[in-house]
Amino acid sequence: MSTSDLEALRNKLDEINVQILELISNRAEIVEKIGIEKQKQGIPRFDPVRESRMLENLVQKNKGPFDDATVRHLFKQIFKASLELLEEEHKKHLLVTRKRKHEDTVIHIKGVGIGGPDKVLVAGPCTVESYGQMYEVAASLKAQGVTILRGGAYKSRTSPYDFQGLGKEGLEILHKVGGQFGMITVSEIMDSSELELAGQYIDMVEIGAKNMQNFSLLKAVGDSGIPVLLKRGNSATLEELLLSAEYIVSRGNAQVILMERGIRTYEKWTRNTLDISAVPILKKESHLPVLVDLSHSTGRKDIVLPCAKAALAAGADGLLVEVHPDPSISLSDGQQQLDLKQFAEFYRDLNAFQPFGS
Ligand SMILES: C=C(O[C@@H]1C=C(C(=O)O)C=C[C@H]1O)C(=O)O
Repeated sequence: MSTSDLEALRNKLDEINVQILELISNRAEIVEKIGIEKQKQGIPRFDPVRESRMLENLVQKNKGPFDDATVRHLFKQIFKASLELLEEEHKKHLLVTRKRKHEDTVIHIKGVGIGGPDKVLVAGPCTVESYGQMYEVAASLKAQGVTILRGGAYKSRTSPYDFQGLGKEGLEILHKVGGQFGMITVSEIMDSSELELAGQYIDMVEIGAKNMQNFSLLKAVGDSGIPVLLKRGNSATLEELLLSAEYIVSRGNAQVILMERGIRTYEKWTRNTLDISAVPILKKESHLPVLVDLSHSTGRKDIVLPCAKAALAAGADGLLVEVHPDPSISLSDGQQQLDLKQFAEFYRDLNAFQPFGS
């Protein structure tokens, strides 16, 4: 074969390359149209049966020189690329992603911006136990500049025999004490039936880890427009967390704050495993504020400061930490709650590391 023969063959190959590129690009445009139609009909994007049938059809028509396994492999790469296109398209449409809204969402409540330049701290006891208890905690927190007070009125307890919370009375106490100290109040709700009542007493609701995929609750909170702290489920992927947030935002409520609160792993020395990598990933993927729950993730008092520093260094917009006047007699989660002295030391050292806005 002469050099000119080789050149001619290569030119032919270049032409075929371009033809293949045009064909797979046209194919991709059809896949995108299928993807949009599937989204409208609520059909899953990935269809392994369909892909398997196409591969069988292709190998039946395979005349070589590639063997069937190679033909399957080549087309599986095309299917994989097509699916990634659909996934990217899908993400592009999610209201919670930066593909839809690049700039950070800042949620303003009573003059406090969550998700803005100032870091925020949500603090308070696991459970509202009494007016005196809440007053003592709020007084101490407010004196140190903390402005977001939390306390559980409805408790999502693993055992039905554990304290379930004061319910409406707990909301009333939180509302009263929050008002006395001019603090933003937040408390978990377990069911959409509690939402209207909560809206009368508190500034923000919390959807706990166990309810992250309680879709009827998510929809109700979406319809309500109330600011919401959405906690990651302890076995939830970050994508599932964002899709749960999408339930809320897609119903018109953009005031959603994401919370990393630890995930269930095999580790025994912490209550859950604080997934620090969740913070930069969520900040990259979504414009929503991201907070980190130091208490439910670690389940300990002695490591909240280094974990807080790690969370802030990873880009968290704020933190949650549980504080109780006397954790040894608390009705729930005593082992993880800081007492007032421990909190003061924690907050002093934390501010030395990163000044807190509230
Ligand atoms: C295009 C579709 O969606 C996906 C992409 C496919 C492809 O690239 O051929 C095939 C099946 C699905 O996984 C479809 O369902 O036809």
